[in-house]
Amino acid sequence: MWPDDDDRPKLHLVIPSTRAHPDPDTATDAETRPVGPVIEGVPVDIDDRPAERLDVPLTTAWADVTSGNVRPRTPIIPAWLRGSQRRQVARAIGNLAGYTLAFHATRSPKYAAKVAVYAPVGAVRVVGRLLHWATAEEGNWRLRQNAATTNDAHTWQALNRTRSREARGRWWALAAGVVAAIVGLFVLRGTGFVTPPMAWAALAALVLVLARVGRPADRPITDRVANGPRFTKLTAEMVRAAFTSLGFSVMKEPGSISFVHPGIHRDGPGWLARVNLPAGLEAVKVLERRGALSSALRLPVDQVWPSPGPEHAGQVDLWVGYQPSSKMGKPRWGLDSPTARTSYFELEEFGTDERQRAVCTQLAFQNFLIGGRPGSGKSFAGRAIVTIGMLDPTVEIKIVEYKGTGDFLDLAPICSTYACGLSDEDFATGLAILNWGLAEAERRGKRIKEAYLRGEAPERKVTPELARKPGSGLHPILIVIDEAHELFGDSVVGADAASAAERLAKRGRALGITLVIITQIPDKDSLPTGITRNIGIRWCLAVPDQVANDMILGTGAYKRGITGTVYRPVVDAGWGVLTGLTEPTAVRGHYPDPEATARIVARATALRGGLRVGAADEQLAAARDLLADMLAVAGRNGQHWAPAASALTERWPDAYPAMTPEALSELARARGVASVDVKISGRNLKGYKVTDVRALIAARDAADGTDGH
Ligand SMILES: Nc1ncnc2c1ncn2[C@@H]1O[C@H](COP(=O)(O)OP(=O)(O)OP(=O)(O)O)[C@@H](O)[C@H]1O
Repeated sequence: MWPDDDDRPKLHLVIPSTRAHPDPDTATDAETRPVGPVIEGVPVDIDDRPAERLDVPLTTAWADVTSGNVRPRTPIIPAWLRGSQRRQVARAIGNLAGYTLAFHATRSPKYAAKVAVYAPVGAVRVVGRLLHWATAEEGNWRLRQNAATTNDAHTWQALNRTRSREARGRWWALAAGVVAAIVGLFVLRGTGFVTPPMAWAALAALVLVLARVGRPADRPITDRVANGPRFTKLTAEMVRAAFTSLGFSVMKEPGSISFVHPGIHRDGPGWLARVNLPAGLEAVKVLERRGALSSALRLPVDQVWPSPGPEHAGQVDLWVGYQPSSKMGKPRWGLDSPTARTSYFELEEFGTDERQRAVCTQLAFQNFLIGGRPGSGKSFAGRAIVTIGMLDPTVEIKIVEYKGTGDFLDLAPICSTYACGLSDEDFATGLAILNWGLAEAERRGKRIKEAYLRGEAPERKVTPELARKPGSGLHPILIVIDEAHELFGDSVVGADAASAAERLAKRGRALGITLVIITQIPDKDSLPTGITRNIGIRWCLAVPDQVANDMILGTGAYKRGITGTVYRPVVDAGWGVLTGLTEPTAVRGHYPDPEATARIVARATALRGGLRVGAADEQLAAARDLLADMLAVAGRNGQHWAPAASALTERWPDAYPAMTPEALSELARARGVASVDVKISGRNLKGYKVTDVRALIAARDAADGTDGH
């Protein structure tokens, strides 16, 4: 998996640290900092200014009117009717009109031929319809038919008399109309009021109307000017019909839903309808029926995007694109440009929302959790995040992936550590990376303290200046664990890896260490809640149910309508709902094609001068022998667990970054050391006896065929 085995950083399994780490901070959510907003992309429609429109206050109180505070108002004259935009619009309209004229003029012979064929058909149809009308056949046809089938001759005759009376009137009206038309024509001709061009024009119009009537329904006379996609206009009737067809008993009547100001309006490349559901009906119930909505609107599913409304749990934002997202074309990614360079501390784009607006985040002070069912696009979502780190040449990257197929293999040359597979060694590597991260956090804590005293870290956090400063030892670090459930679920190192990940997620943030955890099976063993609690940005791709959704996004997310269950596996690959930004957002990560990916990786490699940031000065923990170390920190007799644990951390902080008495006794027990009462300096407490440890080392060495140290 590693391109050049000699280059591979040497990782050793370090003795795991504690599971039960008594830290008072653990109970709180460490990340509450919102990251930057969803950035608006280029406006698609020059008249389309959604942000401004949404700023229009929904209600106006008397105090607002009298206070003199001028709130944002919708402009009286639309933007496109003002200044240079007006000229632009006029030019665009003139251009379109000229093109349309030329288009139809060249096809006019074809249109004339079609009219010549369809007009006589139309004439026959018109005459036929008039005669049919005059007979009044349709008036009481059903009743007469009923009388005929029931052999009720009397009723039939009565009905037929009514019909013929009606028909007689109609025949007279028809005859009078025909006579009036003929007389009118002669009169107009006699008075000379109608000039020959007018007469020809009227005749032409008549022929066109007859041709329109005579043409088959599916054969328009003129060709379509634009072959581009037809845009769907969302109307209130469509929305009401769609919502009432969902089958909720409280939402049967069209009037049961109401539209929030400013009604259905353009929003990006589509329409937005903010709808209040009937009282008591939760938005999530509607969101779950995205397929039914698509069916009712007669639009593809990926054109219909319901999301929870911002005001209350009974509000739905229904956004309907002009086109399905699959047809909108791939959005351009700024990071795929020959000059792209990112900053760990700045907002950078990694995906787009359904309206193709850029979604940005910064890596600094953040941790990421990406979850979803197999094939939902997790690894590519993770790659989009990693790309931000790749293009900042100060960021050290460590990746370990447990799918074993090398989803990140092409990034190996820029990683200080890369491992891929499911062997014991790969699991040990995962744990070693996390423990290294913890040890690094310890070291960084001290460095930050010194920088603070020098006035270089006013908030006791890594700053961009410190991160860039050579020799500061504070360059940013990005640690990615793909298919992390394999690591956390491993019977040997799993629990320790989970505990280390939890502590790293909590401590690393302020110290320039960002953790990206990508996982598939979210249950409490494969994704301990201690980890999720400490991760601010959570991206839930397609998941099967509420339980999986809430494991990733937090309890209650599903009920608030924030759910990845609306995405279909495979079809909606890459789509997910993301929390931790200013508001929950549907996001699809950028998905560059292989050529673009190769370009980005090449650029990242060039920016780094072909070097792996951090690989040279990395000091991973040396493999240690716990039993030997326990002897080293013991007294003549033995040692109590508490002083032994702190002595281990003090003497070998990299190997035992935060050892606790409980963790040490557990680890020692796993190696056969009994926890017994030990008397030291007159105190009788639980600990281990030197004789026991020596016996175990001797037995082990004998079994290995070695003669000890
Ligand atoms: N952003 C995206 N846009 C379009 N298609 C995508 C996107 N992300 C992923 N896909 C498609 O989904 C497929 C699966 O993606 P990926 O390997 O990331 O999924 P995964 O969830 O990691 O799957 P697994 O659990 O099997 O590893 C990709 O091969 C690709 O075809």
